[in-house]
Amino acid sequence: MPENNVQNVIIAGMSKTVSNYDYSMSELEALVAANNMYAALRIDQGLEKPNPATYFGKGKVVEIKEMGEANDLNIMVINADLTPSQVRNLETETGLQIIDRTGLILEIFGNRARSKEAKLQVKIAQLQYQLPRLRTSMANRLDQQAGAAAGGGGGYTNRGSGETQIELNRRTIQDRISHAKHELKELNKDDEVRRAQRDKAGLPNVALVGYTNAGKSTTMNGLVRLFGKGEDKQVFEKDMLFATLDTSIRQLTFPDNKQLLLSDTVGFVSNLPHNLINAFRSTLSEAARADLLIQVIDYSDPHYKEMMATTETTLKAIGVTDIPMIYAYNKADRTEANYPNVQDDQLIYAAKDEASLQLLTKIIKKKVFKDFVTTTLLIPFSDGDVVAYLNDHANILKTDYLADGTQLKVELNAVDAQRYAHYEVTPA
Ligand SMILES: Nc1nc2c(ncn2[C@@H]2O[C@H](COP(=O)(O)OP(=O)(O)OP(=O)(O)O)[C@@H](O)[C@H]2O)c(=O)[nH]1
Ligand SMILES: [Mg+2]
Repeated sequence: MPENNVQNVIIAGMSKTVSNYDYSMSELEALVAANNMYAALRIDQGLEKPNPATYFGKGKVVEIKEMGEANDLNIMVINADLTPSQVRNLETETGLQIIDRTGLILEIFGNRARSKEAKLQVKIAQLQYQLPRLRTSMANRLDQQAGAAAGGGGGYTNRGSGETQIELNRRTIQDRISHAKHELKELNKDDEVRRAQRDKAGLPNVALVGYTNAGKSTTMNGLVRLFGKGEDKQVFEKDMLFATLDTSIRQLTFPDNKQLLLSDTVGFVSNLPHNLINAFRSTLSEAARADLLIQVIDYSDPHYKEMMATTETTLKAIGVTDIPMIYAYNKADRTEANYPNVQDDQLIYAAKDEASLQLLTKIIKKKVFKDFVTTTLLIPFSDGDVVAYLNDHANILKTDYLADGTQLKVELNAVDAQRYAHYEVTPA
């Protein structure tokens, strides 16, 4: 779909089935916009329980059909996940194309995916979603996407086709899933190698996490500009949901030679589909391995608290628990709050403000370099390479040239402290 070709759609929800319904509808509206659609009409129903056959109640279904016709709208996006038969029945009875919440998110991810890995991950999730839905128009929409992502092929017709055709399609989809999974596994092998190399370096891992569009990538880019030291590759940042669908890792080197690895990854939204979480497991695993998480929060959004709750829930779902966290309240330039401003583990800042980034750096360093020790080493002149190494990799606080060698007062990480313990002396 071309960028500017915005499609008007109906959005609809069942108000009593979700807590905080209005917020969740505003989130749906943002998701709809992220999919190049505009929520031209909103329909709510207050039933206690969805109708098992058509999701909405009988009368409402008639009303929806009439509203769709009167307003010349062809698509309805629903703020819930429907069963495949509910989608089929609703499509038949309203004449509208139905997109449920998971289907919508899968479409957005499908449009955003750029890297080979992201494309494969999305494709797997889309195909898995399609399997039980072969006779719905949603299956067709996603099939076209998956086909396009795979470089053509795949466009078969589902509607009105007989049972044998469905069986055939089902097998084709299963084959495509296995194929994509195999390809992904091959790609992940390279990741494993890179990961092992990074682990060997023993640098602390810091991961930016949080709700989509909070400013994670902007924060990453700001820190890389300040401390990237040759790692000037900027990641993609943009005012849209799910701008980032990959994990990027950059090395930061501070003036005192301390180093860490910073990762930026895909953002979260409420009820991120399970298929998608599974498919993106390797992308998200960087956060699970982190020594420190920085939760970036859009403090200028009135719903920031709900977004934080969403982040916590999603982190749990991907198995991230018990990792220390800094709460980074971003976009303070759009609020009345004083910034940069820090209290314990909470920072109010703006990702484009250098003083903010410096303060964020200070908190991060305090957390991840806390087991650094300050020690004094006397290194014989014959071991000049050690002095050279420490000059490049450690924070030298004082250098004295003594008769029997170079004496360094130096800050060391745990690994180096152990490695050079035999040079340790008590300073005179
Ligand atoms: N005013 C203001 N805008 C900001 C700030 N930080 C980020 N933004 C804007 O917010 C939008 C989203 O920023 P990103 O860095 O792409 O957000 P993200 O968290 O990486 O989002 P996803 O990758 O989509 O999950 C961009 O338009 C940024 O320019 C800030 O401190 N102040
Ligand atoms: Mg991003």
